[in-house]
Amino acid sequence: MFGVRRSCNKASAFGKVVRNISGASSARTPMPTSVSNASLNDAVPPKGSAVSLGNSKRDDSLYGTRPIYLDMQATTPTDPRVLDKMLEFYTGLYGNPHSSTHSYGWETEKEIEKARKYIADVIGADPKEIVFTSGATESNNMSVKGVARFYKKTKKHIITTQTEHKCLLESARRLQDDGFDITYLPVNEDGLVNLEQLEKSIRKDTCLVSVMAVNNEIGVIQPLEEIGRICRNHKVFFHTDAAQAFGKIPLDVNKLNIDLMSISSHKIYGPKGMGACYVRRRPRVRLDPIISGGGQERGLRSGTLATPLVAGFGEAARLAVQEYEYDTKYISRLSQKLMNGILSMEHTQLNGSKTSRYPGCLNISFAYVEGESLLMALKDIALSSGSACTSASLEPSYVLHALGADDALAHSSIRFGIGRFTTEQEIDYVIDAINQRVQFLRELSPLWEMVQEGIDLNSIEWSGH
Ligand SMILES: Cc1ncc(COP(=O)(O)O)c(C=O)c1O
Ligand code: FES
Repeated sequence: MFGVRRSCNKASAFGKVVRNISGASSARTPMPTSVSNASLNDAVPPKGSAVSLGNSKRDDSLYGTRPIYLDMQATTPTDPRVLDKMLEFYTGLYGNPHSSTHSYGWETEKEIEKARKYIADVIGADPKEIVFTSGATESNNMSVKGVARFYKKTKKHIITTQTEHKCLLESARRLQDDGFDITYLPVNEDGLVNLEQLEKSIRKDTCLVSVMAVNNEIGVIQPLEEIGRICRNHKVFFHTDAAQAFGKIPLDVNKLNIDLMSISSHKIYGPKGMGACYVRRRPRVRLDPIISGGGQERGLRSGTLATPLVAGFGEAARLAVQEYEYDTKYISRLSQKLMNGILSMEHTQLNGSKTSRYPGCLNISFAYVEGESLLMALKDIALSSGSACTSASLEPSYVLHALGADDALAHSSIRFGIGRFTTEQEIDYVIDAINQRVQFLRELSPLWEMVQEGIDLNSIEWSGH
């Protein structure tokens, strides 16, 4: 009886929402408690198990008892202010923004252009450089395939890294089938690319370097400024997948010499199925569009815009700027607390760079515990052991493997995602739960017993198979 459920605070699905954000030090309004009955919970009763999280104005009884949500890299809860904005487009503002002959079209178009500016402002871009898409997956496909196909007569080579998101890697693989050459750069132990190696891999026929900004599994921030400089010096376009970075770390496309950027709305408390691609105008980046049609979005992405989603995305971007300082301080503080609370246990380690990282994503390994068993033991907390799209396969993370983690370590790692609506009480609860359940599982482990007896596991000759 220690499940805690919550969702975004101060929610008013249909009314105007006001969040008191004055005073960055004030704790956020907690969400309601409810009780879960996860099976393993009976075996591992936590200390001080009754967690009271106060009252909420929102009735989410519709969804039953739910775990604490710490999977912010998979997606974020919609900010209620975003929903308020979107509702205008499902009711009054239903005009097609591309209808130029009447006011229904004009009024919607005006709102779309406002949203475009909010998004451009986050990254120091011109609104004309923002192309709306269905999300970062589409933007990654559009950038990588688009540039490669446009310049294919003279350039056949692309450089990327081994730790990119699957949608980028799969786009690159598809290009390989079409005769392009792809270099998949390894990363250092801290998850960062080696700049010298990157520069050495650039060839005369390289058209694009694609390196993600923040890694979705381990939260490390790649050295974007240095990569941008190298690319500009060699006159190669630089694309970055900023799905996990946009609105969360400072990004200026001009300062960083970024030519293309993939952005996702649902990682910043906006609607799902929505995103954008930043495409530089000067010097101009040319793309072969993936979707052809009426020529919307500068001819790069045809189709009538999903206006409620565009407006919601715009509002989420506006809020990302407005709340930036507060969110950053708040998330960093909770992250530090969670990290201290977990890493104080022996045989735990934080994966990826300790210094170049986004604090809202912590990836921690628990030696002598199997990751999937730990996830099962933590059913009252929604977590992931890797990226959402591969977690179903139970395969260990290719990202952790690229960092040189051995199989055991890769299998025993968990990602903790903290966001705008995470509460301090939830973090306290999670620290307690992790400590107890890890200890419980280790006590069941013969390896742990051997370690306790002082046996060096490396000295053991395991029977092969
Ligand atoms: C780094 C990265 N790139 C791309 C994506 C895909 O984004 P979307 O869901 O908007 O297509 C994600 C989301 O999982 C991501 O984390
Ligand atoms: S097979 Fe590589 S981690 Fe298990």
